[in-house]
Amino acid sequence: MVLINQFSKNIQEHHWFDEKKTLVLAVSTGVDSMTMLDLFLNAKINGLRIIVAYVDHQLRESSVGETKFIKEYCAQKSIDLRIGVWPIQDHPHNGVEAAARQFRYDFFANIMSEFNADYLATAHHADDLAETMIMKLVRGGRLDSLVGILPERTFGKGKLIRPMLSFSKSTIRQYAVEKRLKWFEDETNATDENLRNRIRHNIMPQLKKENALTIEHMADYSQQIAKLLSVNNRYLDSLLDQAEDSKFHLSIDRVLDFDSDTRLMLIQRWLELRAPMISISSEQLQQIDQLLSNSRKSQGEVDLINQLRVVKSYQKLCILDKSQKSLPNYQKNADFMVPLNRWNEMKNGHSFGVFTQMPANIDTGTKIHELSLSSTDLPLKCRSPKPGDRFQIESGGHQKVARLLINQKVTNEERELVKLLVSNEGNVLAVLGYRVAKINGHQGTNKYYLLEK
Ligand SMILES: Nc1ncnc2c1ncn2[C@@H]1O[C@H](COP(=O)(O)OP(=O)(O)OP(=O)(O)O)[C@@H](O)[C@H]1O
Repeated sequence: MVLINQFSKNIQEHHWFDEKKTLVLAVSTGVDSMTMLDLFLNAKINGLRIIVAYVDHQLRESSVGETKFIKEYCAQKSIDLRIGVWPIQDHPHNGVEAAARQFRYDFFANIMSEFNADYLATAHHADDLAETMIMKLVRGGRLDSLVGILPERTFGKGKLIRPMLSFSKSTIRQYAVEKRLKWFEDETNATDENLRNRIRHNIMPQLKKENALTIEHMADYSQQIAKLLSVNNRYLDSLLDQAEDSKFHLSIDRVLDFDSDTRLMLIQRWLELRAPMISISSEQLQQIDQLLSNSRKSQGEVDLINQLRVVKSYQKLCILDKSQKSLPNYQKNADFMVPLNRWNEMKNGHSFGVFTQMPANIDTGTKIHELSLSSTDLPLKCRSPKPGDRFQIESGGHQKVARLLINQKVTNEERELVKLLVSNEGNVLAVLGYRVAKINGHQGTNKYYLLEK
């Protein structure tokens, strides 16, 4: 089937890209992403707005020509373009590749919030997938890592989609040649400095010689593993419903009803869901299982990382942090700069966002507050309350945040999770989820919307 038809079919089958949404396309000027861009321009998906995001990493001299090219290309086709430059002075001495990647994805996230975009698409393809699977096999790890690259996953408030994942590099290149597309080769791909390139240059050609369909077969394995894991996770979640007393407490009696393989998987899933910030080794899992099945030991613990521990206390197994507090406190949100036009999910189950315009499709039950802010109020911050924090009230006076929380009978545990929305100058604009300050609009202010749900 012609590539463009296959591309449109993939999109339909996956139900990707709802009508009239906005898509940020990550275009590096290489053959894969220039082909992806051309396919999107030709597939004409109903009212989908496309923004091209290109990052000039300033790592190669050729990036000057690439930047000029993408600017001219997008101008000629009237496509919105955003260019992110990674200044040389910010490049680290070691780990440049990982830092470049971090910069790239932070930049994509910023562009998504600037345009209120729902999707990000990258041009990863079937050869990338096969190489990644071999890298995982070589390095070892958990079964889920063998999936390699997923066709879609959540990214910030939206989705990261890889619409080219089922196409081989050779099909993509053939399309680009036939359509006389222009692209730039990344000369660092030619070296054998990293594992991926060594796999690409030395191993993949051998495997393809053994069977020309190797890439397709590996993509098929990846899909099978992903489906199996998804079914298995749903099953484990239903067992967890039975075994958990509360979010961070497992009932040992109930866990011991399961056979040892199921038990290990259940503990692994429990930790994955309740302590997603850490990774657990097989040895740690075994230790936890031994601890809980040892009927002669009613108390004990296994150290994880970051001073987290799994603690057995009679009939309960729980995850504790260094201060002996249970994990909900450990998991409270860190302070962060509030990006505009984006929802922020909080650990206490609330979400909030500050928007320059009222967003379309607001969920019922969303609370809407107007804020008058001047440029000196920005950027806004979200931080935990400090002693003495106060906010302005209707009468023109002030109330202490601590007093508000006492008046509203907020428990100590809930208090750990309370966050404030604060202006750049330090004024408390809202005690999120509880109260919005009454700020008298001062000169040069604009209207913003604080939405909470
Ligand atoms: N400089 C760039 N500007 C914009 N998009 C880029 C850039 N580099 C890579 N991308 C996007 O990421 C995709 C994958 O690129 P590449 O294989 O080089 O990245 P990777 O680092 O191996 O993958 P990942 O980004 O998942 O780690 C490209 O097809 C493109 O969509």
